[in-house]
This record gives sequence, C-alpha cells and structure tokens, in this order.
Amino acid sequence: MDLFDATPQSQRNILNKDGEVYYYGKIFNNKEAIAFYEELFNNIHWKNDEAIIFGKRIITKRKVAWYGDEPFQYTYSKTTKSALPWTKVLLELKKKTEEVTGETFNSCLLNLYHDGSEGMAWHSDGETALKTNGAIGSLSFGAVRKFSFKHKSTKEKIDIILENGSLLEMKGLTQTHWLHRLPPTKQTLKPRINLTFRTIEC
Ligand SMILES: O=C(O)CCC(=O)C(=O)O
Ligand SMILES: [Fe+2]
Repeated sequence: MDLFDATPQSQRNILNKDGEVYYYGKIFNNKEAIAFYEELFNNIHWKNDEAIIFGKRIITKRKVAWYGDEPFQYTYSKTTKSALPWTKVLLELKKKTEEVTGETFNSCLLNLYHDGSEGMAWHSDGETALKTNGAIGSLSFGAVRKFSFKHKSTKEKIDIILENGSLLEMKGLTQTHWLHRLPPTKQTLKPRINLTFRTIEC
C-alpha cells in the first residue's frame, strides 16, 4: 500500500473484506496533539504491563493504564487489571472520539511506547468482556508509527501510518477475521501514546 493512501480524508474502509477499519487522519492539530501528549505522559497512572507467556510472568517495557466508567476488571494475557475512574482529559478525548465515530465507549486502555524498540505483537482485541464486534476507537499521540493488519486465513497484510493526533476506528467483524500489531522499528526514537476506547460488557 502506498503511504499516500493513508492520509486523512479517507472514511473509506481500509480493509477489503471481513471487517471495517476507518482512518480519520489527524482529528487534532499539532498544537492540540502535543498538549494532549504532554498531559497524558505526565498525568496518566502508567504501569509496566505484566503478561503470562508460555507460563512465564514477564514485565513489558511498554507501559499501560486502564480507565473506565466503573472499576471494571479486565483480563488479558492472563493478568487482571481494574479500571481507574476517568480523568477530565480522558473524558474530553472520549467525547471527541464518540463524536467523530458516532459510537459510544465505556472504557479505555492506554499504551505508552517509549521508542521504536517497543511495539505490540500480532493479536486481536477479542477478550470475552469486550462487546462482541463492538467498535474500538484508537487515538495516537507522539511519534508516527506504522500499524499493520493481517487476515487470519488468507494472511493478506495491510499497513497504515498512524499520525500524531489521529483517530483509527476498528469495527464490525475486524477482530474476528484480522490480527493487528504495532511493529517495532529502528527508526523511531521518540515515545508514542495510544488510547483505545472500548466497550466492556458486564
Ligand atoms: O498502539 C496501538 O496503536 C494499538 C494498541 C492495541 O492494539 C491494543 O491496545 O490492543
Ligand atoms: Fe489491539
């Protein structure tokens, strides 16, 4: 895919089948995006993520945080987290994400990648507590990074560039049929913050 295909205007589905992914481009200008980045970097309750992989407990370099309407318990990679109450800024970002996507969300998982050596491996966001086929709104602040989708059966790959202040939406059958990842890269030295707004069903 040509990088120029990934610029704003497109509200076209970037998947050719079995799901829907919309890239809205930069929904905040540079000044706003930098202000949100700094605010989140300094004031979110960041913690190193824990995961159990092949029975071994590992601590990731990437930091995470989890916020929501209620202290939802959220389990992934066999570890359980409890959601913190929304901050003013997170509510503002949630509202904006809801306005642009036309969806509603009750929780948010945040990731802080310190540089290009940190990423996220292939996965889909299909945890049992998540609303089935519910939309996920993903905001990016800081370093520009590549994001990739891979079809679970055809192995077809689609790449997109996530800009500072941009919004990506995944919905429909995306999580059922596609994996996604944030590939590590030697080129990025600066941090990136990602927020994924989600709907948890109790
Ligand atoms: O960092 C990103 O853009 C995506 C993170 C992600 O896929 C997740 O938190 O499930
Ligand atoms: Fe994900």
